[in-house]
Amino acid sequence: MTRSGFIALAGRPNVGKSTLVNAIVGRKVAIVSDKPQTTRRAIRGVATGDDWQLVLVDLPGVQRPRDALTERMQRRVERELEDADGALMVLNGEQGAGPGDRFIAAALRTAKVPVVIAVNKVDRLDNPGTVLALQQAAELEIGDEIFPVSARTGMGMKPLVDHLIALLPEGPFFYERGEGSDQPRDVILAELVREQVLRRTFQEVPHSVEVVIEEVEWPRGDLALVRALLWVETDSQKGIVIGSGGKMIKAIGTAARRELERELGSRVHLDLSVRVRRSWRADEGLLDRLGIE
Ligand SMILES: Nc1nc2c(ncn2[C@@H]2O[C@H](COP(=O)(O)OP(=O)(O)OP(=O)(O)O)[C@@H](O)[C@H]2O)c(=O)[nH]1
Repeated sequence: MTRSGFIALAGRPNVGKSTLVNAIVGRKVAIVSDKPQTTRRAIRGVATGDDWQLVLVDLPGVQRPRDALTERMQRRVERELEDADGALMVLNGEQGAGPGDRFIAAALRTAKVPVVIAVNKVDRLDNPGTVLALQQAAELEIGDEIFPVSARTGMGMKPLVDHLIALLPEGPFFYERGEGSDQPRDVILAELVREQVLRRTFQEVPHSVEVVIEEVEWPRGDLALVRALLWVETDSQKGIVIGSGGKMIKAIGTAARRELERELGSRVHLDLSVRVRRSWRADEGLLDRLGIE
């Protein structure tokens, strides 16, 4: 059984989030979406092991505190965290925990998912300095675990990554791994498809859909065959996404194909299938329907 899931990354600018993601992913991955408003989560990187896949996403809204923590901001953080399996707050160990960090910690305090703190840049600290930084991190009073790390040297990274993997639920990989797969490209293609689903569905459906690009083949230079999987969480969501007589999935497919053609600069044949990924959320829905508390 594989584990896969999302870890939301929080931390002030310059604490070393990008360096840390690169250390986890093992190579430079920077996925930049030019359509932030349609991208629910800005993906920083995808790390895949033998039987696990960790998707690191940005937790927006709290990176640059300007004024007080508004209720709106707080709600946004909570909503984002609903989609994650854990949160990772990164601190700059050299600087300890300042007002900006306390602001972020306050936003994370009500998180229903596990919060982990990484105290970064400990390569710059001696032992007493590291102890002090860890103490300051503990005083933020969030987080079930605190890890001293150096994203630059790799020090302390293994225990952190092992801990994050343990937070992930069992489930299929979201992103393809392996030879020939061009992860950044596939992630962008998946986002383009997902965007078309978001445009056409309502209520809980948009939040429950994940898109995975399974395969991109080029039978001819001017034609790409793209196989995409839409994961939903319940059979009823599957019904909605397919629509009566397949109307909805057809509309999604046609619009997505146009977007993919623009992105790849060629004609595209898009093969879309819908599958149900049963998650704890779906199970809760089932329990609700059965009237079990
Ligand atoms: N000494 C040391 N420097 C580090 C470490 N991790 C990151 N840095 C440096 O800290 C600076 C900021 O790192 P980034 O990874 O760009 O920080 P970030 O948090 O992603 O910044 P934003 O993307 O602006 O939020 C860079 O100069 C890194 O080289 C570390 O473990 N040790």
